[in-house]
Order: sequence, then structure tokens, then C-alpha cells
Amino acid sequence: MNHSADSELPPPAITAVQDVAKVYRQGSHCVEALHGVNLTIEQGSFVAVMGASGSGKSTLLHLMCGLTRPTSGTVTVAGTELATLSDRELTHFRRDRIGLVFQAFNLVPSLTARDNILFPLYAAGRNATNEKINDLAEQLGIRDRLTHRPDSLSGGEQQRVAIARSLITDPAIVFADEPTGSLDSVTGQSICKLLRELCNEQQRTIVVVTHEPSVAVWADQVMVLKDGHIVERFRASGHGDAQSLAAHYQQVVGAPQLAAV
Ligand SMILES: Nc1ncnc2c1ncn2[C@@H]1O[C@H](COP(=O)(O)OP(=O)(O)OP(=O)(O)O)[C@@H](O)[C@H]1O
Repeated sequence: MNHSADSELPPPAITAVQDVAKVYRQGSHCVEALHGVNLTIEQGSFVAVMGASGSGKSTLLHLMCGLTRPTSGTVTVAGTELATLSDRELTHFRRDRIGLVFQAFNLVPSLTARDNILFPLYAAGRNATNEKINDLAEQLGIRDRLTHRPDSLSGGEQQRVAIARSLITDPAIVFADEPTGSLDSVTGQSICKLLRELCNEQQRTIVVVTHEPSVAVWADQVMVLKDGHIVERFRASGHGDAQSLAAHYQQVVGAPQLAAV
């Protein structure tokens, strides 16, 4: 996505998190996982959410994809405020409008790549044309792997199948939780490059949760969570390479006291 022309209007915010807090209650004990989080994600952008273990990344991701509800505040995805949906409507909304990619791929072992990709449509009682699935497979570099089951695919191929599955419903936004966490670094970088291309060439909107600077460096925007607050937001392009981004990230998470931004 080209953000270079200052005179252009900003693209519409596809996802907005407003003043969101999340408290987990365990008996008399409370864990405040997120406090007063605000963020917007523009259509066609690639956003990385970084943070140490326990900083609240998964909680934020689960709130944005409607897997859990906030204690306070609002989450809006593609113009729909999730709190207005019943549990059943939210399930349908998630199935139709949100793509999910996981660290462990989560493919069905007994199904071919083709049927894994089609799975979200089957679940909705729908199907796709051969042309659509072949085009998607071609874009993701797995055209010749469609008849294979997951156990005869490499890790990188399995993640490509999982990404194709996340896109088959033409979702408004794709959330990827540590998508390279189970891959070697070269394969992980090829997955990052693919996600970047999906944004650039198809205006897909992608949010990646990662603790890897080498993944975050592919994003447009990086948000850093610490103790449930967003403490830093910056454009990845301002850091050039993963090492420079890693140094900045370490500085941010290592700083003793930071105000939420
Ligand atoms: N279901 C839950 N019940 C109680 N506490 C929870 C629950 N889920 C998360 N937490 C707590 O909320 C805080 C944030 O957790 P979260 O999983 O969002 O962090 P994270 O940044 O994704 O961590 P990681 O990188 O280890 O997955 C942590 O203190 C965690 O222990």
C-alpha cells in the first residue's frame, strides 16, 4: 500500500480498538491483561504487535477477532462493533470476515490441502469455484500441492495452505499469531515476504503477533505492548533492518517506566 503522498486522505480504519481493558477473574484474584488500549488498523496495512511474554498480545488479538469480549471499551471490525453481536452472530462474523493463521498451522491431518483451504466455506455450507481455489493456490505458491495431505507437506507449505484457508472467505482482516514460530528462519522469511505481497498486491489487511524483529520489520506499523499498555508505535521502515528494529524494541521494553501512547 502506498502511504507516500501526504495529500492523500488516510485509508479508512478497518479495525478500531477504543479504550479497551481486559480483566481475567480467577476466583477472588484478578489479572489486568490490558489497560486503556487504543489502536486503529488501516485497510490494506500490515501491522505487527510485539511484546514480551505476558504483555497482553494474545489477549489483544483474541479481542480483535472476537474470540473474547473486553471488560470495557469497544472493538470495531470492518464497521461492525463486535459488542452489538450475539454469540451466534459473532461466530458467523468471525467465520465470514476474519481470517486466522496460527503458529502450529492447525490443518486437519486427514484432509488434502485443497479441502483444508475450503474448510471455512464447507463449515458455512458454501463452496468455491475451481478457478478461485486454483488462483489462490497459485498466488500462494502451492498450486502443485493441493492433493497432498499435511504430513506430506513441508512446514512452509503447511503455513501457505493455512494462509490460503484464512483468505478463502475474502476476510476483511487476517490475524496471524506467531506465524513463523514453527519454521526455520529462511522459511519464516519467505512467509513474511508472502504476507507483505498480499498487502501490497491485494490490499489485504494483516495483523501479526510476533516477538521476532525479523518478522516485525516486514510490517508497515509496529505496536509494542508492555504490561497491558501500548508503549510504542513506529513505522518499521524507519528502522531499515531487523537489527536496528531489534535494538529499538529492546530499548522500549527494557525501559523502566513508559507512558502509554
Ligand atoms: N484465561 C486467562 N485467565 C487468567 N489470566 C490470563 C488468561 N489469559 C491470559 N491471562 C494473563 O493475562 C496476561 C496477558 O496474557 P497474554 O496471553 O495476553 O500475553 P502474551 O503477551 O500473549 O504472552 P505470550 O507471548 O506468552 O503468549 C498474563 O498475565 C496472563 O497470565
